[in-house]
Amino acid sequence: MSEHHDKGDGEPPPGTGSPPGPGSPGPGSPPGPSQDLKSVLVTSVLQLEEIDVGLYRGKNYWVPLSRRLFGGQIIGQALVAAAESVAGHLYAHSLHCYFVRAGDPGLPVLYKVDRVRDGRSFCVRSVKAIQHGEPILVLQASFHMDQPSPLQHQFSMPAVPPPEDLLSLEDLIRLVLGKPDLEEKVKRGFNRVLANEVPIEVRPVNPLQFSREVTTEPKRMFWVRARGHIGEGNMKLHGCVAAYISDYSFLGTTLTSYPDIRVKMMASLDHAMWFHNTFRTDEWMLYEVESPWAGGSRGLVQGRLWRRDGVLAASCCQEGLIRLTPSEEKSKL
Ligand SMILES: CCC(=O)SCCNC(=O)CCNC(=O)[C@H](O)C(C)(C)COP(=O)(O)OP(=O)(O)OC[C@H]1O[C@@H](n2cnc3c(N)ncnc32)[C@H](O)[C@@H]1OP(=O)(O)O
Repeated sequence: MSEHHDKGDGEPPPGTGSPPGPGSPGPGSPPGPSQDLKSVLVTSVLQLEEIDVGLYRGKNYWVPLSRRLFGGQIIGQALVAAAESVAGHLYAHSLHCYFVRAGDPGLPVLYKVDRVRDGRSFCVRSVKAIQHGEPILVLQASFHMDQPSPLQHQFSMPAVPPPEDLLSLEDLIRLVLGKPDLEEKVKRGFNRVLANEVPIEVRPVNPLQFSREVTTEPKRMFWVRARGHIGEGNMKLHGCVAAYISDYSFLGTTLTSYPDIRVKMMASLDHAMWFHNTFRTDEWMLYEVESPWAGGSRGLVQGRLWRRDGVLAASCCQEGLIRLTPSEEKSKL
């Protein structure tokens, strides 16, 4: 069985889950009451307080088990800050960032925006996220006006079961917790995940891969959407929510082909994202993730966020630090 470790990218600890049996909760069930409420991502996480010109303060919300701030939260908030000074007809088409220090969940994050350039059809902003007087993230975002062109193509979305036929991560964890022979340590980890509700919903296409009961090539897919209502129309906001979502369960894809490793430290080093089409982050999107390479204590992941109707909404790429506990240390435990 895989080791119990905290990968810090929002995933539950690996456990001893098994596929849902007959009568399992979840698929096809009506949305819970939280689906009718406004998304906390919009009412809180991505609501920044303007404290001076080009200077904003963001609140911390969900914190992964790693106890460092979730990278997606910092990227999402930085993109909100960048977009504040951008004309309404320009939309983020790409962002590039480095995570240079771990974020402290005990402090709010300050975002300092530099207006790098304003052109006729593009403009660029640079954002520094600051805690304890030091940068924790540096981000550049570029915004572009809608410019139609006959040059247009995209890959096809993979064929997968619809989200209504799949169990949520929480349902899968509850099924695992129902097992009598579960290790105490694994149980504690799963209960901590359930107690700290992440503001997005996830339905893995292959549940066994998520619970790390099978090893597969480093590729995986899951349906994802923001919890609660956001509504149509505000693409600037949906872009920031997508930036938040894009870092969830992303780097962990580097581990799917290793049956027995123990992760000592795992953190995203950089993140890039390209926005291709309009989308709604409060509606199901398919996140298709693959890791083409790992080596030298780092791993690379690439992702595609698909709209349910098969339109490619966004592409993402990230390199992360992955330090493993040497196997001699592991065998002493
Ligand atoms: C995955 C999803 C996520 O959201 S992760 C959250 C977003 N990303 C982040 O928070 C990453 C932020 N960036 C960072 O924390 C830094 O840039 C990192 C990646 C740690 C920089 O690494 P590094 O230059 O090694 O930092 P450092 O010298 O301060 O050491 C940090 C801890 O690592 C250790 N370390 C250092 N070098 C090695 C090495 N070669 N082999 C083994 N361990 C090493 C240091 O001793 C230090 O450990 P400790 O923290 O003192 O226990």
